[in-house]
Amino acid sequence: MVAPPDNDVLWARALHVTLNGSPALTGVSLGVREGEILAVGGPRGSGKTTLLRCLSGQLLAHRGEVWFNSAPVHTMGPLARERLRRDKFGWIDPEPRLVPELNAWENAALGLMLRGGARRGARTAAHEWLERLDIGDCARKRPHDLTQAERQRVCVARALACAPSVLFADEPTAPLHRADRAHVLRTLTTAARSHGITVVLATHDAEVASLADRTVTLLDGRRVHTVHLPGDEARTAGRTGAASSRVAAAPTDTATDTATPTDSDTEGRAACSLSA
Ligand SMILES: Nc1ncnc2c1ncn2[C@@H]1O[C@H](COP(=O)(O)OP(=O)(O)OP(=O)(O)O)[C@@H](O)[C@H]1O
Repeated sequence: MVAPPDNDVLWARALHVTLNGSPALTGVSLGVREGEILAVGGPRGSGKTTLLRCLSGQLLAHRGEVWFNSAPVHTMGPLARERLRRDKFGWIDPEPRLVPELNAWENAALGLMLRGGARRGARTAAHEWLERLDIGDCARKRPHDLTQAERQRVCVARALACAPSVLFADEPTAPLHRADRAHVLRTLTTAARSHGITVVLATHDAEVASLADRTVTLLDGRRVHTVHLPGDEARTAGRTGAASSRVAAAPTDTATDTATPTDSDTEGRAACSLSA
């Protein structure tokens, strides 16, 4: 077992995952630097969620390694991974998941209280984040009295209130409409940068990915470089959506167990045109 590079807060090597007999990840390697906002792009079913679940210790890869700050997550038992997730990681789902019996501020404070934080401090932090996300006046409402967009903002507040080392956000703005999306994303990225939170953000939305420092792209469970075919821009001018966007994809690693993540991700912003 080779220890990961020092400057990577998260490091994955040659991850292989099979779900119900189908390959979901086939040899994905990557490193995430401290404080970085990394977008994981790719079309639907390309393995983004599976990768985030592996990196966050929710799912053990069948082969491969995941390291967090030089600790081997892939060899940890379920309890140690649970503790790691509770104390160090935050998670935002595409669909808001709240406890229906708790009101908005109690839901937003939940992560802090589960970590053993005092109720008063957790309540203050929860209210602050709800205010920042423009839903301070919803603090006493229960989830069923909130709109879907408000519920998702509560989830974002809950994740940020914990000031996690790494925040995993799986299509966090999926339930939001355009104006909401921009505001929530701005709050999320600004908070991450000012609090030094590393963010791993799964998205197939170019606009979302453009806020990241770097994008890695998956296709059929593998990391790929995307290459725009000559003339694509002219062909796609005036058209929108996946149907109008063409990419040629080339694997970035060989899916062998010796694959090593590098910082030479060249896909960058170019990958942003890949959409579902
Ligand atoms: N629980 C499951 N059982 C079987 N196959 C699954 C399961 N979850 C995901 N898969 C399959 O694994 C592959 C990767 O899925 P994953 O959800 O990670 O992709 P994704 O890029 O996050 O897609 P989306 O953008 O739709 O969320 C897909 O082929 C998917 O059908």
